[in-house]
Amino acid sequence: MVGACVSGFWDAYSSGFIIEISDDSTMNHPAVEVHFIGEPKGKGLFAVKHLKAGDVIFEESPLVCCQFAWNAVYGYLACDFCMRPLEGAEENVRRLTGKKDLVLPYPHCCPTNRESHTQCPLCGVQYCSSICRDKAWSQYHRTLCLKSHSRDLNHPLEQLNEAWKYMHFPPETASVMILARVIATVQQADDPASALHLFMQWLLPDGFQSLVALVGMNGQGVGTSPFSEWVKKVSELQLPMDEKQQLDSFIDKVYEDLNEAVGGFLNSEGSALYALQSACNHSCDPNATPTFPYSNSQLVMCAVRDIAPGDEILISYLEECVLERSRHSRQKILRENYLFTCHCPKCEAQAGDLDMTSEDESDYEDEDEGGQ
Ligand SMILES: C[S@@+](CC[C@H](N)C(=O)[O-])C[C@H]1O[C@@H](n2cnc3c(N)ncnc32)[C@H](O)[C@@H]1O
Repeated sequence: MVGACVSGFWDAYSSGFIIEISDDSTMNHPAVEVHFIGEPKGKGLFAVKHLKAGDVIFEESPLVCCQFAWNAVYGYLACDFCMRPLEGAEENVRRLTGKKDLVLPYPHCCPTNRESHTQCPLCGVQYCSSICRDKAWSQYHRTLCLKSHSRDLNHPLEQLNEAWKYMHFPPETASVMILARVIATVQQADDPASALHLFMQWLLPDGFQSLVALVGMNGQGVGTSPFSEWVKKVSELQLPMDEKQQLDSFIDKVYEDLNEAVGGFLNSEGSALYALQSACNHSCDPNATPTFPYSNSQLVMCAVRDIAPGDEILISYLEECVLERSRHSRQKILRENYLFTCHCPKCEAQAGDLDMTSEDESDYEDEDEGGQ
């Protein structure tokens, strides 16, 4: 593994928001640099060293992240700071499938550690640990805390959240509360000018509209699931063949039940803003992919094929199955959901293709796309 480790965190003891980019132990130089490319792409992220398929290119925690409002309403419990699931794996599948007596074997593989869970004493918002609670408080929650355990529907933040919820039925692709967190982060900074500077890279000069654009165009989707994490852990157990087969069929059956009950809605979902990831442009033939191996909002960018120094790090903003569709379909989806015309190498190479959309693709395009 090679790569740079990036973390943005609020330092309560010094002058404000710190972004750290540090080398990991196996390298002397960071793996990436931000360069200005020119119009229409703007800036992009470029490799400064050889990376092999599977390598970690960089790892970073978000500047801010936030669970989607509807996702929280439907009972997907997540840490209010890092989005780590707060439900146990068994509790999670029981709630989603409606099967109250479903029992998950190997309970020691459940990732949820209830003993570390805590809440804001003033408003009851839940965190996976006192570390997350304290980080949230010193970064933005001192400003945003509703300071009451009972809901005041007239509070401006409640009203903003409600208005947003009814403008964006699930599945959501952005959260308005992330903007409130950006503003509160700047307001709580010991040095508000530097904090504002940190977010200014995304802000265009026309007020709220540009704030919404900030989240829509730069927000990275984050999904966490205690059941998926349990599956990952039990799959690593060294088991006798027959026990392994039994476990695999059990897991398949639970996924079938989940699919029947909630379709694709397995995860606690939200969006997050990252310093480096947000500099990654889209490609319909990406060479990197963002992953969330810790089941929280910590992002690990991995190479999906070998990358040479000077190559741009390109991720896909589209679901994998869409990447095989025609240039016309991909461009239409990107224009409608991300408001830009794609100039990735694959689209440029297919520029001469006819603007044809098959019947299947038209059907697909009718569905709500997106989800960077
Ligand atoms: C997450 S930002 C990526 C960084 C951006 N290039 C910048 O300068 O800040 C997404 C924006 O980059 C641009 N972009 C990303 N991929 C592109 C592509 N394949 N073709 C053209 N523009 C692209 C679009 O303006 C898009 O809204």
